[in-house]
Amino acid sequence: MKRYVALWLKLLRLTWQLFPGQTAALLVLRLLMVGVTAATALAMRAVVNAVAEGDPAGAVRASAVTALTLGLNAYALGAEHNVLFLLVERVGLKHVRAQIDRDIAGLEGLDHLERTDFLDRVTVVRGAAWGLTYGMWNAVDTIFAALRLVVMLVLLGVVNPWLLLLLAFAAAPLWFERRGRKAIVQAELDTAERMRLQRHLFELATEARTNKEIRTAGVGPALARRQEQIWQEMAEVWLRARVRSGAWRFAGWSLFTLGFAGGMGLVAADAAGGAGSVGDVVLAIMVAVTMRESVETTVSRTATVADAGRLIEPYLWLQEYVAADRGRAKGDRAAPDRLRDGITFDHVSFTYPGRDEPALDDVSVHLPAGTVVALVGEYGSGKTTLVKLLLKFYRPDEGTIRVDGVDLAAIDTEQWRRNVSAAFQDFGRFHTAFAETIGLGDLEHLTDTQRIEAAIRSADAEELVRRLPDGLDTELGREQGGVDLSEGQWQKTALARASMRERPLLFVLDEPTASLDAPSEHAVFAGYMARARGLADRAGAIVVVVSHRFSTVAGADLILVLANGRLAETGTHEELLALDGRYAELYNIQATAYARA
Ligand SMILES: Nc1ncnc2c1ncn2[C@@H]1O[C@H](COP(=O)(O)OP(=O)(O)OP(=O)(O)O)[C@@H](O)[C@H]1O
Repeated sequence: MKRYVALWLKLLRLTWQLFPGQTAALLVLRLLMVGVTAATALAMRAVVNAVAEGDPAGAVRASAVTALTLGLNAYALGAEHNVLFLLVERVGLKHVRAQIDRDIAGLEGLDHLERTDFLDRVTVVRGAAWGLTYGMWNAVDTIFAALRLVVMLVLLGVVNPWLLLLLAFAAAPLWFERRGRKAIVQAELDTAERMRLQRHLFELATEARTNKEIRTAGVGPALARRQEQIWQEMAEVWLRARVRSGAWRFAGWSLFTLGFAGGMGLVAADAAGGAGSVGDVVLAIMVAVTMRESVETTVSRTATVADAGRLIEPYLWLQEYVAADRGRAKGDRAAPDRLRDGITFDHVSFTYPGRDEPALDDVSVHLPAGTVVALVGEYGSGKTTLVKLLLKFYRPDEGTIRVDGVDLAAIDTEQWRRNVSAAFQDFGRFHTAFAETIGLGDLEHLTDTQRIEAAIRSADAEELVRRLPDGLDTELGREQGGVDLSEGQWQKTALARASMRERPLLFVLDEPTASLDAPSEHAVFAGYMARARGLADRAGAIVVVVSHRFSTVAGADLILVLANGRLAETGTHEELLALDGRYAELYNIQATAYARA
C-alpha cells in the first residue's frame, strides 16, 4: 500500500505542477461539497424548527439557505465532474501515457517483448495511463468521502452523543464489502488461465493468418465448442463468487440499516419526550440518508482503489524494470568509424531467461571485416540468437563479443545501432506512406527520395513500386484506408528499409527472403552480394546472412554451421564440402531435393 500511496502522491504532484489552477479548483470543489452537504442538513433542521415554533420569517430565511446549498451542491457536482475528466485526460493521456511510451522505447533489450509474462504486463501498462490517473483521483475522493462521513457523524453527535456509536455501523459495510471483493478477486485469479486460453482460441478463430488453416482442417466448430465450454466453466466460478460476495454485502448493509434504525428510534424518542426538536429528527434522517450515500461512495471508491492494483502493479514493475535497465551500463565508447579487424566471439554463451538449455553454447569465432558471413543450421539452432547478441538485444551470459578488440558491451548501444542495418524474418509492417515506410530505416534521411529510391533498387523492389497506385506516396495498410501488400511485398519493403543506411558497419539479413519466390530470392541475393562488396570498401562492413537455403549462401566468405547452439563447423562452401561433415550432409540433402523438384 505504501508504494501505491507514493505513486498517487507522485501523480498528484505531477498534476499540480502541470495544471495548478485546475487541481486547486478540483480540491476546493470537493471540500465545498462536504461543507454544502452538512449545511443543507442544518438548514433543513432550521426550516422545520422555525415552522414548529411558528416563526414564518425564520422558516423563509432557512428555506432560502436550503435552496442555496442544494443549488450549490448541484453546481459543484457538475463542475467537479468536468474538471476531473479534463484533468485525467490531459495528465493521463498526454503525460503519463507519453512517459510510458518513452520508457518502453528506451529499453535496451527485447525481454519485455519476448517473455510472455513480461509482455502481459507491458500490454496492461500500455493501456493504463488513463486508469492510473483516474485511480489517483479516486484515492483522493476516498479521503473526501471519509471526511464527509466524519462531518455527518459530528452532526449526529450534536443531536445525541450516543449516535456517535453509529460510526461502528457505518464501518460494517466497508469491512464486509472487502470480504466480498476477495471472493471476486479470487475467482478472477482462478479463471485467469482459462481466460487467456479463451482469448487465444478467439484469436485463432478470427485472425486471417490462422483462419486459412482452421477452415481447411475444418476445426472451426471444435474450437467454438471448446470456447463455449471454457466460458461455461468460467461463468460457474464467477457466479459462485458473485453469490458469496453478494451475501457479504447483504450482511454489511443489514448491520448498517439495523444500527441506523436504532439511532433514528433514539432521536424520535428524544423529540417525543421533549428532549429534542422535530428539526433534530429531520436532521438525523437527512444525515442518515447522506451517510448511506457517503458509505456507499467510500465503499465503491475503496473497491476501485483496491482494483487499481491491477494497473499499478504492472506499472510499478515497469518502473523498476526501466530503472534497472537504466542502471545497467550501456557503454560509453564510440562505435568505430570503420571496421578494421572485425567482430570476435570469445566463448560466448547465452540462455534465454526461463529456459534451461542454452541458445548459444560456448561460441568462439572471428568474423573478419569486409566479409559476407552466412549462418546456417536447423530450426532452433541459435542463428537468430547470435544476431540478437550482435545487435545488443541481449547480452551474453558468458564470454565476450569484441568489435575491433573493444567489448561490444562497452560501446554505446544507441551509437552501435545507428551503425548497423538489419532485416528480419519477422519483419515490420509499418502502415504509412510507402516512401516513409522505407525512409524509417534511417530517420535522418526519412524524406530523402534519392536514398529511398536507391534502397528500393537494392531490394529489387522497383517493380513493386511501379504497381502501387500512387507510387512512393501510396498509403499502406487497409485499416488506414491504404493498400495491403502480400507477404513477399512486405518483405521487400523491409529489405529496402534495411538498405537505407549507406555506411553500416554491420548489415544483417536474417532470413530476409523467406517470403519471396525463387527468382526474386536469387535476384535479391545477387544484389546484396554486390552491395556487400561496396559496404566492405566503404566501412569494412560485415554482412551477416541467415538462411535455411544453402544454395543462397554458397558464395559467402565464411559459413558458420550451428547445431544446438554450438558452432559445429566453419569455413567456405568448398572447405565445408571437402570436410564432408554436417554442412555437406545438409547441403547435399537440399541439393537432391531441389534437383528432384
Ligand atoms: N525469446 C525467446 N525466449 C526463450 N527461448 C527462445 C527465444 N527465442 C529463441 N528461443 C530458443 O532459443 C533456441 C535458439 O533459437 P533461435 O531463434 O536463435 O534459432 P534459429 O536457429 O534462428 O531458428 P529458426 O531457424 O527457426 O529461426 C531455440 O531453442 C528457441 O526455442
